Amino acid sequence: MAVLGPNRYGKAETRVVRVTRHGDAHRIKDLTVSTSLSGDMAEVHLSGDNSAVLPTDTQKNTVFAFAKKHGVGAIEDFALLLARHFADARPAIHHARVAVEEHAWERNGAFGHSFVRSGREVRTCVAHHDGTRSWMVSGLRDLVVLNTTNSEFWGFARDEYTTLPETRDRVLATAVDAAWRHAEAPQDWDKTYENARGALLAAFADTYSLSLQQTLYAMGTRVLAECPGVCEVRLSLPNKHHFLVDLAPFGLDNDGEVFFAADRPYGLIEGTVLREDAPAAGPAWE
Ligand SMILES: O=c1[nH]c(=O)c2[nH]c(=O)[nH]c2[nH]1
Repeated sequence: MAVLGPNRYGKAETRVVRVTRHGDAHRIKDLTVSTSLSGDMAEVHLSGDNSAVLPTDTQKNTVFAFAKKHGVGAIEDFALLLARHFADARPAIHHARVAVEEHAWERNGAFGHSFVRSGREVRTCVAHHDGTRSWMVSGLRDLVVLNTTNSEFWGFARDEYTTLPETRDRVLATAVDAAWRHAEAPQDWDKTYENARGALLAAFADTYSLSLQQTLYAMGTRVLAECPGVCEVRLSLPNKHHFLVDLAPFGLDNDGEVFFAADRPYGLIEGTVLREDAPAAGPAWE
């Protein structure tokens, strides 16, 4: 006999751009919003009774309508507004998860109406609401950073398959994928975001690294130090290898000047740094 296990449904990756016009000075917020609802959804799976199902099309429409009615400030505020709306509005829906990604644009010159897509990272958040409580995880992905020195890697375990030479000076590069869990909502989501981002960048730059793992721990620790309401930081750091090219066949030396930036495979270093007294996580990591 089969039974229905955990399930959820929603509209993935609604792309919404909200323009705010103050005379000739316009502002844009460019988001990708994914909603996921769960609750008393047995009947739709078991008998095809759709009466509890708020269509995913409606969820998409709600994203657009809320962007118009409420505007878009910090993505966390927008995500929470939607999560509360979905979880509070309908008895069959017990839990709403809303994930938002923000794609950054910058002004194109002095024009108030012209923008250029920024090379900055994607800002992210995931909000959950269960009708009573809310959880929030904020984060970013594709924050690409590189140090041209102050990175070593040696003293590692060796076996019959190990060929990697030890290095006392290498390029260290990664595309930071980070998520931080808030024990309590900060006054200002944007300020906390900038603090966390600044902490990640500063720790990457000023840590003398003996491994990317050590750098990961330093980055997570720095976010906790700079952001009092954050209790846990998860980091996923691809090691974007830069291999020194052997130029000897061409009669040239290579004193850390020319590198092959390898695409794949790449090392993937992942870890969590949390406060000793971090409260247990809700479902917000999911
Ligand atoms: O910082 C590193 N950590 C590793 O675990 C590892 N493994 C490897 O081949 N190079 C590196 N670099």
